[in-house]
Amino acid sequence: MEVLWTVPLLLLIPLLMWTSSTFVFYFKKCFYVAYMMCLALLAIPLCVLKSGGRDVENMRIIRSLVRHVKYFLGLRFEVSGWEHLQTEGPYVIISNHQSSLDVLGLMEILPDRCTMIAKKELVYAGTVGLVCWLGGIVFINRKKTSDAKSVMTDAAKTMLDEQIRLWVFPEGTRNQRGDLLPFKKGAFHLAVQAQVPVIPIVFSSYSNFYLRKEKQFNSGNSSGLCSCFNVFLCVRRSSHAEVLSLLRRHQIEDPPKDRHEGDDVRRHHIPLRQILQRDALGLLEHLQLRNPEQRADAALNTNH
Ligand SMILES: CCCCCCCCCCCCCC(=O)SCCNC(=O)CCNC(=O)[C@H](O)C(C)(C)COP(=O)(O)OP(=O)(O)OC[C@H]1O[C@@H](n2cnc3c(N)ncnc32)[C@H](O)[C@@H]1OP(=O)(O)O
Ligand SMILES: CCCCCCCC/C=C\CCCCCCCC(=O)OC[C@@H](O)COP(=O)(O)O
Repeated sequence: MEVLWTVPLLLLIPLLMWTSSTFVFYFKKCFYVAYMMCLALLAIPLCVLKSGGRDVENMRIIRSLVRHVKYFLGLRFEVSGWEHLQTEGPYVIISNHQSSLDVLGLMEILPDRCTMIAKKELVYAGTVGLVCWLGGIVFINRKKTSDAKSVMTDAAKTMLDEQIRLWVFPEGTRNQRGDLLPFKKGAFHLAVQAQVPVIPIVFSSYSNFYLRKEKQFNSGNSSGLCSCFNVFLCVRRSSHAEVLSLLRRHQIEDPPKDRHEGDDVRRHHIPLRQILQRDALGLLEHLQLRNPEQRADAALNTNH
């Protein structure tokens, strides 16, 4: 009896996938969330067995479990500038943030001993939340600046004590407008307090395959020739002029020296501007790429 309604229902899904792009959007999003929840369920015992609890080393397990998810969603990542991530010791990564899909690109290139700064609400996201906690993600309360600042100051110390790298989304929220929101300043304070490099990473624009507002999540280009979309992930080194222009645009200045006097995190003070010039800061909006020609140009520009 049950077969009678199960069969048409199963046929309905491909039919809707074929006819309704809104259905495809919700189907893929639900699949993504549900599948990540399942992967997280698998990751939990593995992390506990490996490290006995919360530990940045668990990110290796999470990274290897998540890396194949892109195939289900028709996404591929082209990476340029890997070599900039080979920098020794701790550093701060900053990148643009378009969607929760960024997690896939992030896991594609996540260096060892690197974890993230995330909003505290994520810890309540079921099995995914627990895995984030086990992976050493630093949770901040965006509504309470003073708390968030002190958590980040502690993180600066932990970075040095435990040789950890931190990935921060300085826009502080998802943004798919094709530009960058004004940066929050925590990532830069972190770098100055820990006296570590800042490495910028750019995700090219998702707008040719994923539009949250329009409920579009395609898996083939308009000519139908391609069954997947490439996201271009670019790790940058850049010129002095680019650094200055980015800092000015986001009105980021060095924190006054006395703000950190007596801070045992740092023994000497290298100002932010110098950290950035020394260790590469890309002009992120310049690289919010839309088409393959621009991608090719950018790849050429980043190779010097
Ligand atoms: C299998 C399953 C796998 C699952 C895997 C899951 C992976 C998950 C991946 C997760 C991905 C999750 C992704 C996500 O969840 S993204 C959302 C969470 N991320 C962020 O919010 C980014 C980090 N936020 C910040 O950096 C903000 O600056 C904070 C929150 C700290 C304050 O924000 P606020 O809104 O208040 O603005 P403001 O930046 O203008 O700062 C205000 C003032 O405070 C000063 N100030 C700031 N910071 C510091 C400091 N540290 N020491 C001393 N001072 C500091 C600053 O100079 C300024 O003062 P002044 O200069 O104007 O005088
Ligand atoms: C209280 C709910 C918190 C969100 C729960 C979503 C559950 C998602 C489950 C599986 C999805 C796979 C991994 C998701 C990682 C999500 C990271 C993310 O994108 O969080 C959003 C945050 O960057 C900015 O938040 P807002 O744009 O300010 O909003």
